[in-house]
Amino acid sequence: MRYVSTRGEAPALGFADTMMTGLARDGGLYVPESWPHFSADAIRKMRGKPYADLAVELLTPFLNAEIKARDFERIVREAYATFRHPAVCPIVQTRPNEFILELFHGPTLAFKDVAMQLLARLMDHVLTERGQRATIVGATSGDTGGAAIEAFAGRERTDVFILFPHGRVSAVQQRQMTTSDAGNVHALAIEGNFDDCQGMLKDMFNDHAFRDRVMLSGVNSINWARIMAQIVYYFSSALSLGAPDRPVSFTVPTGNFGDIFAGYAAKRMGLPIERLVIATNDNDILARTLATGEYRMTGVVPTTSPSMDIQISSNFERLLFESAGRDASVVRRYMAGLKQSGAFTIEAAPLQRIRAEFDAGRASSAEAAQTISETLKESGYLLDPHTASGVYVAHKLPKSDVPMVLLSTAHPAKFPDAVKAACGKTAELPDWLSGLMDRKERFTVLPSDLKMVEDYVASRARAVS
Ligand SMILES: Cc1ncc(COP(=O)(O)O)c(C=O)c1O
Ligand SMILES: N[C@@H](CCOP(=O)(O)O)C(=O)O
Repeated sequence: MRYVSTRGEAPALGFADTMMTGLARDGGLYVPESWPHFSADAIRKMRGKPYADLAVELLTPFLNAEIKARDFERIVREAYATFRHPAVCPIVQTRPNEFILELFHGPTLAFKDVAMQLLARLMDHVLTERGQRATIVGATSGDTGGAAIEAFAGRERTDVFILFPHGRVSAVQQRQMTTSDAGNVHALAIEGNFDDCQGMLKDMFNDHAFRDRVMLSGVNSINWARIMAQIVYYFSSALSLGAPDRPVSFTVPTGNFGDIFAGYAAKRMGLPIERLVIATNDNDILARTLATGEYRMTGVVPTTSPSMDIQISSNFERLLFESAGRDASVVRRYMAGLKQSGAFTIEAAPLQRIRAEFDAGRASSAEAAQTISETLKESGYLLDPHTASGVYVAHKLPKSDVPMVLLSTAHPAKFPDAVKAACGKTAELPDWLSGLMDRKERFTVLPSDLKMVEDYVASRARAVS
């Protein structure tokens, strides 16, 4: 299994290089050159397997035989032992035919832990084998940063620099990034929004001199290994609802399109997924794109689901590549349009292919709040605002007999103010995070200026050559 760039102008790589590289050198994103496929019979035999065993079975074909089986099994087991629920990602029924997939039982209470706990251990393993160090720079709208810091804190072979939008993340999210006392962790509050942070990150990858000098690596979902790890919970939840003998649909609160692209990958691998539903907040570029065929940037508006306050949805590029029949020249044309005029139009045939698998909808902050309150009254279940956006969008779809799995991407305690304002209830942080709000913060405020951020990183990274 090798990996090819969506822009077609970077070398194909094996698994370890793809993971360590992050963004392809032509600015594209790596995807597997073909999708591994599991027959219905093979999927049926996965029923009842523990989450870690399922992960080993589903992910091994992606490793290109570069990680020894016993090492991979150990790494997977260690990664999922950090989760506080024995099922790792359990499902809970809240209505007839409707199930919440709880992805927040990891150390930082968001779905990012599922991939980040695995990625940090895999990267550490590869760097140790190679005798190398790496500099990890990540951009976050709130959750990726905390998950990355938790997963990489104290690791000898990596320094981690997390760029977050100053004043635009929740207080809990900020403290998860700013209260680590590990020497290899650097939290940078950028005067801008998430798109500015992600834009600078991509510019750092495209600055090849800087990239090579600091041995730059990425942990955002532009890194294929992040998406790969997220495939597993689509299988685990669908299996427990009767797959492969019963199709399942998924609704996914979406920003950077990484999580839902993992669902698309699961479908390509043989999982019978009926519909993949993109749920956005007021930053509804993806919902508009599916409706009109035009991907057009507008300004980012702050909402009560800050982790989805995104306009440049990086992983949508992976879907564009797939929907264009893997023609990289089409992706290059779209991306050039985006850079020049902030927009591009998807041709009729690829748009039809996208619409054949995906639906999309939008929930305003008020609609998400109303959903939190109604769900609490109806079923006693407390949603976070991101998950609530998904639930609102799912409830607007035409009725269907196919079970709907709603991805719950964060614990409500990460967004206590929004949750309390919606329903009057305070969501408590779990015991292991109870002192979080009293810990001392440590972070640096920087302008949204590529040179200043690069200089900051280069002056502190230990991998600098
Ligand atoms: C809580 C939460 N929900 C949803 C999303 C959107 O996920 P994705 O960017 O993979 O679409 C994010 C951030 O990515 C998040 O942190
Ligand atoms: N919502 C994310 C944004 C970055 O997404 P990623 O999945 O590409 O890392 C966040 O919480 O940081």
